[in-house]
Amino acid sequence: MAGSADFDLYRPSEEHDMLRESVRALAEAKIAPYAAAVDEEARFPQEAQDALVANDLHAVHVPEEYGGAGADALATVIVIEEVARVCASSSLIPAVNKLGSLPVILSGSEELKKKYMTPLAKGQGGFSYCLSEPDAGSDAAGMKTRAVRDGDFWVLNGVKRWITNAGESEFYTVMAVTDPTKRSKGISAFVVEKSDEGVSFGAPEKKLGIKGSPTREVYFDNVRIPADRMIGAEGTGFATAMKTLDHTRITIAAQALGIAQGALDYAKGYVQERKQFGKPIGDFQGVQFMLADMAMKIEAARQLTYAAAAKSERGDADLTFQGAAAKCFASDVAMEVTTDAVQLLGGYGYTRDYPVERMMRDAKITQIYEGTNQVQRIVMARNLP
Ligand SMILES: CC(C)(COP(=O)(O)OP(=O)(O)OC[C@H]1O[C@@H](n2cnc3c(N)ncnc32)[C@H](O)[C@@H]1OP(=O)(O)O)[C@@H](O)C(=O)NCCC(=O)NCCSC(=O)C1=CCCCC1
Repeated sequence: MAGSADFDLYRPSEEHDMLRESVRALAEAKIAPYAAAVDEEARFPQEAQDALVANDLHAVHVPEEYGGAGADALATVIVIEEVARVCASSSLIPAVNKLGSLPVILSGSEELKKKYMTPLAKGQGGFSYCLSEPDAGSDAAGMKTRAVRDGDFWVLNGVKRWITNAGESEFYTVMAVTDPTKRSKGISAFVVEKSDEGVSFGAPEKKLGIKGSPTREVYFDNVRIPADRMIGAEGTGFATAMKTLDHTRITIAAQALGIAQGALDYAKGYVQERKQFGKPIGDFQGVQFMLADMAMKIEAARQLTYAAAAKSERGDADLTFQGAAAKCFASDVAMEVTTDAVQLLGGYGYTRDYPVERMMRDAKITQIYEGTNQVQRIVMARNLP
């Protein structure tokens, strides 16, 4: 008997498949050739930035009314996944442009949207997200950065830490305390520009992975900004920050998925080439079982991530759970799969002559940022379906 289930709920459309094909071709041609050097030299992937901007893929989520590509959440996931498959650092360009600008899209005034989404869509300035601080990571509401009203202005003072693309981005969504008596309800969100007087940056962090993605502190020293740069109403900044993460944790799941797929693809090729005991190691059942497990885990992570993207697009009530679940699950899969890829390559996998050790180092951060996987479990437990 036929039921009424919508079996196409999170199956990519023909357009999504075509998008994947074109992003994969671009990533292979213009981003992959620089991935090892970007990692080795810990330098910003300018080639990727240029290629993504030239092909309108640097901030695909920006709505068409502001000159953007107007990509849905699944299309955005596919772009990030395919870029991450060859270079995780480069995939942070479209991912962080979404994270930084989504607070404006979700809660900002029409004027703010026009003012900031238009240059973002044109590739004239990236967007970073400033929530974490030296003493406020998992406990985001424990932040100390202060914004004090002064006539038609707000004056910001404080330090934000772990800010991706800091120094590269022109625009920064900054969460700051406007009423210290209220904890999360006393936090407001603002747009700060790199060129605002009093904004400066720390030295790049020396990291285990995603070495091509600059992570720096951002300092606010009496930064005076017009009052209309506040995103939404006073005191709503924390809720906006959390709502944003509900959507963007899915982009980290996409990044994890891409890293894992890249590692599996490389290992699949390697086991056909590498011969031991007189035959390709891929002929051994032990190796085949490892590859089967890797592919199975990736497919499970992909289904969870695409389902979450569909929920993000529709704004479903259970998005908070699903976004956290996708990010948590896909990042654990990325760590397992990349570790297994290194194992399959043996001693060669442990060297920088092969890409899988970079993928393993890059995978680790996906279990940590946009909330550790322990924080994801707090979020899931508070929002059980
Ligand atoms: C989950 C969490 C640990 C929760 O905290 P508490 O217990 O203090 O807050 P709690 O009592 O849960 O809530 C306060 C108010 O807030 C509302 N609200 C919460 N979630 C939501 C939500 N999802 N939607 C709407 N409102 C929400 C809540 O209702 C409450 O208001 P109420 O008092 O009820 O009126 C939160 O702090 C968190 O998540 N940390 C990880 C931060 C973290 O993930 N950074 C990542 C930084 S960015 C980053 O890592 C990267 C940057 C760039 C590259 C990629 C990575």
